[in-house]
Amino acid sequence: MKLSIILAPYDSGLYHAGFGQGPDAIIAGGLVEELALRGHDVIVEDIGEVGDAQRREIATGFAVCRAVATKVEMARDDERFPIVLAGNCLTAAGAVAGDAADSLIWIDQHGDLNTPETSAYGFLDGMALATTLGLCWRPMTSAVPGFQAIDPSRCMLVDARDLDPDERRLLETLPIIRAQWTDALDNVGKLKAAGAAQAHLHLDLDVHDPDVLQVNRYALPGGPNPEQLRQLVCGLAKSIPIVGITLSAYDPAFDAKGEVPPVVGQLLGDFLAAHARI
Ligand SMILES: NC(=[NH2+])NCCC[C@H](N)C(=O)O
Repeated sequence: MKLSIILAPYDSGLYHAGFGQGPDAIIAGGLVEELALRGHDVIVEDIGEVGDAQRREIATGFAVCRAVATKVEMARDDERFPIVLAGNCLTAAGAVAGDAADSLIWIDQHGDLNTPETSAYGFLDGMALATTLGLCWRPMTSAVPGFQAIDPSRCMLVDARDLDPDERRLLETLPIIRAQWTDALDNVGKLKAAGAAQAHLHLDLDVHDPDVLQVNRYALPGGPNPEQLRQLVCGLAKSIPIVGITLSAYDPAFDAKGEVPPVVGQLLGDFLAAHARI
């Protein structure tokens, strides 16, 4: 398969800091070699330094979304499957815009459903899903090429076990499909019933059980181990057409033994093999 790996190595407006070191660490860990060995034709591109000179988080976060949307659309024009390796989860809003997904599978330890009104610290990644669903930051997303908010009834939120009180309240008012990693596959039918035809898969790597694989500073116990997550994403790939994927939130500072990159290589390799079969 022709693949385009798009690197968006940012952490809250900072290039190559914190989570922003994850994409390079995954590449250094051999992702391209792994996928090439499996017969894929892979190109890798870094979106480079975008945003304003003062590196303000909000301006830069949405500049990253715009750059990623453009690169993903170019990949699609070139018939390459887009894989976005992001630092920030907000970047998914750009990837969704670029791959023209009509639905979203969001696998994450968190809900990312805060808005500027409810967020405790103004942390943009904690608003990433709310942004992608069009619940906030609309003046910013309207400038992202191709952005169309995903209807909440076409969104499945998987394994969000760390929710803030306002996120829980919001979830009660929205038709978002809630699932655990154990029953996510059983819920794909609900997405399709809501009209989902081509889904974007967002994978915040901190969904992993931190007792087995710690990927960043967030470490609420629970969640799948790498093998369980691998089986889930392969199952999803066979259940619904997936038009693009984002992986985010890997901070190599929490992975002294370098365990995450090979897990990602295996996961993506097997996901693509399953994807090719539908
Ligand atoms: N994508 C993430 N890292 N999300 C963490 C969010 C933490 C917290 N709920 C917040 O909104 O600030």
